[in-house]
Amino acid sequence: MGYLIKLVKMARPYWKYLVVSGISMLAITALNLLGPWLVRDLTGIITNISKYPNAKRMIINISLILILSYILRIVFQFLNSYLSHYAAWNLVAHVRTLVYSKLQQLSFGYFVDKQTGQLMSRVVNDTANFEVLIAHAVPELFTNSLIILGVACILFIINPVLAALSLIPIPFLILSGTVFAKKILPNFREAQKALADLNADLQDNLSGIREIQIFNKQEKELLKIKEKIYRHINALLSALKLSAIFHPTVSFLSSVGTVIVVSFGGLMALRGKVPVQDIVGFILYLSMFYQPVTQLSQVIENVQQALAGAERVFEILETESEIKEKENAQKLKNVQGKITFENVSFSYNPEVQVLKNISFEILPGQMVAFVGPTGVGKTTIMYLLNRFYDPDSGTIKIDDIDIKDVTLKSLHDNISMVMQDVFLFNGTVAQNIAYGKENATMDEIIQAAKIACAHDFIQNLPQGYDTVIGERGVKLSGGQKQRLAIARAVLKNAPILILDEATSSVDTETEKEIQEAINNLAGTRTILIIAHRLSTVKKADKIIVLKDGEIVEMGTHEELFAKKGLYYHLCSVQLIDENNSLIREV
Ligand SMILES: Nc1ncnc2c1ncn2[C@@H]1O[C@H](COP(=O)(O)OP(=O)(O)OP(=O)(O)O)[C@@H](O)[C@H]1O
Repeated sequence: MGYLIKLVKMARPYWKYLVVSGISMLAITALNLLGPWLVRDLTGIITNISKYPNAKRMIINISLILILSYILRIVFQFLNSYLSHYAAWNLVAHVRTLVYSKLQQLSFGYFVDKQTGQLMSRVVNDTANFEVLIAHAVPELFTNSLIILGVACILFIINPVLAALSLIPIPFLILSGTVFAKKILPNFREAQKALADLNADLQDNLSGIREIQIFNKQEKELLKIKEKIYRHINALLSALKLSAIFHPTVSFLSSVGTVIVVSFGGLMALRGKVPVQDIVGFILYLSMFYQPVTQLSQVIENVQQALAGAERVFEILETESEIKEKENAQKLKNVQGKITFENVSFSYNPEVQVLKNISFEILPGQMVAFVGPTGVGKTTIMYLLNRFYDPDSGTIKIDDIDIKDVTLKSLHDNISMVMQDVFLFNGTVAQNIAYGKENATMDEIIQAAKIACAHDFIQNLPQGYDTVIGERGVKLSGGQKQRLAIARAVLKNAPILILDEATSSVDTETEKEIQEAINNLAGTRTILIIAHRLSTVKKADKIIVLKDGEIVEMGTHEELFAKKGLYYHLCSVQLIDENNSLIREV
């Protein structure tokens, strides 16, 4: 119920449309009730024409009123249908925007155990339930109740005995409606769920189509997808089977009501107890009576369904981000690029501590490399600097300001990061580089590409900077993707640049070039490099060596090499000597 109130509050901007739509709905109901009454009157005149001296005039008048009522009904139906849909879809659009915007604000930790498909379904499908609620379920609940009440009153006014008789099928209709809502609708929903599963699996498989081919898993995957396809179809068919039984049953029960009225009414008419016009009126009203009774339980089910969707949507909207900005957070301005970690410890989950008491200081403009065995926590340090996660203890400062005291936007404005697994958007090369800076000029884009050693290969692409690179940059090689990502980060021109394995996919020649470009950037900004290939970090002002989540060595290449500790060991494994040349040929 709480969600319904929240939803009503959200729909407030559209109340004018909903009120006009509601009034139109009342008018439609009244006109629907008027029609049979007029036909009944018309029948009364025709069957007793001798009683009405001005019968012709009356027939014409009634016919005109009937036509007018039908025309008015069209107008009100348009207003009701369009305005309720207008309000409902606008509300859906508003909520979808809110949910997406909220998702963008949630921290990294939130997404770790969520499937993309699940979240997409919340943004798109669950919100679509609101349209059903506002444009269909609530209006139908309202109109159906009104019609049932109105028709019942009219039937009892026309003839209480016949009215009482026509109520006989009602318990059976309510029963079958309830069965429909309880048994058939869940089946349809099961089919919908199966379709969502099929979509999620298809999305996964199509993204991994190369892996399927490489590992020759076509048959296995085909079976899996086929099973999902048939699960959906079978769920749909069993729902349709029940539905195919239900609808004729409802028509039969409604016809029974009509038969009761016709037979009993006929007998009563023979005895002169009921005029023919009342029988006609009865039959017309009955057709309006039984349908809403049957629909009522379906409508209630729809409302419940929409509320379940609302619950899932509000769950996201009300999720508190683990990373909270302080109320009086200041903007991080004029950053020089000093970075300080003071006794920082961190764990993703309580069982494993990833970083233990990490402390270091990086001066503005320094180039610092983080090295160490895989999984030691290098990337995690960069995540903490970006405040994607908060440390369990310790403080991280930029220019001596605790990053918890600054706005997240200004923090991210001052850090440029090339991640390990590069993500590029489906667009042109130029658009992808320009992602680093709004309104970047073509000259700036080309300049950034040149720094990242990407200009030459871009020029050789079929449409140069206008080449569309495909989903996730599928049309580019690993090294090309990395260089675009570097260009994007360079264009952002932030005072702190992080390169996490940014040159792992390029050949040694290109790596040298990129290295030179990075060296050229050195001094103009603080640069943090994570690299497994130690030849790339030799020029760093400081090398921080990590092991088991702790800093074990810190110094320049020469200092650490001379120390003959872990760094020396890592270098010798990679056959690098203190002058950064191979110790021996392999
Ligand atoms: N979201 C997460 N949830 C739980 N554990 C995580 C998560 N991300 C990383 N880890 C774990 O934290 C540890 C440190 O990971 P991190 O990516 O920082 O290492 P790394 O030194 O950058 O490794 P590599 O050199 O292989 O990139 C690893 O053991 C990893 O399994």
